[in-house]
Amino acid sequence: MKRRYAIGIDYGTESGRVLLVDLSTGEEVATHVTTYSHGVIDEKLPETSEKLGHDWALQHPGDYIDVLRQSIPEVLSQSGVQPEQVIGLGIDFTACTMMPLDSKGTPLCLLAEWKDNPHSWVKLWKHHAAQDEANRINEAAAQRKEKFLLRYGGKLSSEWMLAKAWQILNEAPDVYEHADLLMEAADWVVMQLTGELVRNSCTAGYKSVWHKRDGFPSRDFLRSLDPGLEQLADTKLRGPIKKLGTRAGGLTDEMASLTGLIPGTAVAVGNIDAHAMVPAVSVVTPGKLVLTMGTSTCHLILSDNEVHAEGIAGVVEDGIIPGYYGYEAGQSAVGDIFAWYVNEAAPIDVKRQASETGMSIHEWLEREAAKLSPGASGLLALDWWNGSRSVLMDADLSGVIVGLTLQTRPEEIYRALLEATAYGTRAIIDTFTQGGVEVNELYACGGLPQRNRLLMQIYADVTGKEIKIADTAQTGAFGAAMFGAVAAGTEKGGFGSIVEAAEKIARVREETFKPIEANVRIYDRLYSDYKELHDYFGRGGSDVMKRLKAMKTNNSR
Ligand SMILES: Nc1ncnc2c1ncn2[C@@H]1O[C@H](COP(=O)(O)OP(=O)(O)O)[C@@H](O)[C@H]1O
Ligand SMILES: O=C(CO)[C@@H](O)[C@@H](O)COP(=O)(O)O
Repeated sequence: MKRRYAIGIDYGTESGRVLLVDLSTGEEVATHVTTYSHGVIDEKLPETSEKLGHDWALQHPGDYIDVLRQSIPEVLSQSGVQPEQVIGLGIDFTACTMMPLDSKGTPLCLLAEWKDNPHSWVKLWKHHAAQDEANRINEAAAQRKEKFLLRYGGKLSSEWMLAKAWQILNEAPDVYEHADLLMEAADWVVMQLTGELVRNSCTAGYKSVWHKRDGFPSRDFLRSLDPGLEQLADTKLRGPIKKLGTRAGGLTDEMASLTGLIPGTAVAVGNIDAHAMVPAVSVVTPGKLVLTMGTSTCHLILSDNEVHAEGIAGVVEDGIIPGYYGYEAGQSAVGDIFAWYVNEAAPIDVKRQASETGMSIHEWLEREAAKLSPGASGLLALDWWNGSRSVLMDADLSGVIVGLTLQTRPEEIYRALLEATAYGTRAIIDTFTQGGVEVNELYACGGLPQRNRLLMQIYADVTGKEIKIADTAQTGAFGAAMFGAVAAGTEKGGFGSIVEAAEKIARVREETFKPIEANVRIYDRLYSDYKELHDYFGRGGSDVMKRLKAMKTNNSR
């Protein structure tokens, strides 16, 4: 029998990565990356001089289609695989990355009459300008003792659907009114591929507060926020919600000719990028915490039980692997913090030395920082450059570095930033453990583990746990391909379930990162200092971060 393949597409923050996977061996046969030509739109709208406010982050939906147009034909031609051998396609996406659509399913930002209104564009997951709405949602939900709040650690995020939808209603009621649907980008791309309006249980559960039995927050609650939101769930969020691995539909003729695949090829319902990575590192049972480390980090774990605790961003039944409660927590900036340092703060001398040695700035800083021992720099940082997603769920918090002196070196700051993100992860592990979700093993995947060995050693030392690393640099796309093969089903040469797919083709590297005892002891002390700063700035010891932010926002008006 001819070999069978599946395609997975990982829609990240800056680019879409397409991967062709051999379903009999798990071999990654070909991959291609399409960088979004509009990137992250955070200063002004394309083709206009319309300036965006603080904390805005938008995208262009056309960039998502470019990924299909460019990268799918590219992996087919690189590999020589025949289109009919590709039995399934799955996608994963950043989330909540959402957009308003008109009644024909066209994003409003692509229409001449709406394109100058920032609210007609795709709001990217890291659009944080709906914090006011999130605060009001949380206050109202707490006051009304809404049951759903418990499943989200007591707070909904400004990154999620409800806060973003309400921001549109508040600031651009005409856009809200005209929007027939508000859709996750993951579901919109699946709709483009198949012509079907199908939502997936993962984004619905984690980002739109949907529950398998209770549905969305009640009309009564939504009306209590704003009468304009009352019908939100029944109208703009309508559509069947299907569990992961379900076939959303077959590829349309139009999409088949755009991509070079066969019409009718099975397309799985969408998924969140981080969540797709869990089975891709072979995790399909409880107790194994998966760190998906890239621009941001998500922390995902399965459990047989539903528990509620502060700092857990969400627990969704069947949200990651059917049959389990899937838990998520996260840090809204990780790679982004290192990128900030490299792009905005590293001195010119570092850039010169890196280029003289033929290394990237990250690689040079990593090499120099690796020469330092833990604690030697006298620096300690908080990891809130893009707010705190867990444990505090507050986008108004910001970054801190304590201990700077005239002697401080760039590599010391870089290392302090790597360490800060590791402390943030340890705080999340504590939250899970104290909340009753057992964490026995760590797995790491995403773009960072294979790029920065020092980072991974620091994570092992700070957490005191051995870390297994994904055997693929394209973990999201690999997981998405696995779900694509499940959607195709066994009769087509795919898999009967995601658990079967994981058993047959997912794997981790043999090499792991093990904690070094002497470092663990030093980091234990530093972590307790991190916790002191964390609680001081994050739990009301000082509101200086919020005052500074308010001053900055008022000044820019
Ligand atoms: N050698 C490195 N060390 C640390 N961070 C890096 C390194 N190379 C790239 N990064 C950061 O990794 C992030 C990109 O991660 P990646 O997983 O590829 O993308 P995404 O999160 O969009 O899926 C960027 O924030 C970038 O600054
Ligand atoms: O919020 C989630 C998942 O819940 C992610 O989509 C978001 O952190 C973006 O992930 P990346 O850092 O771009 O991989």
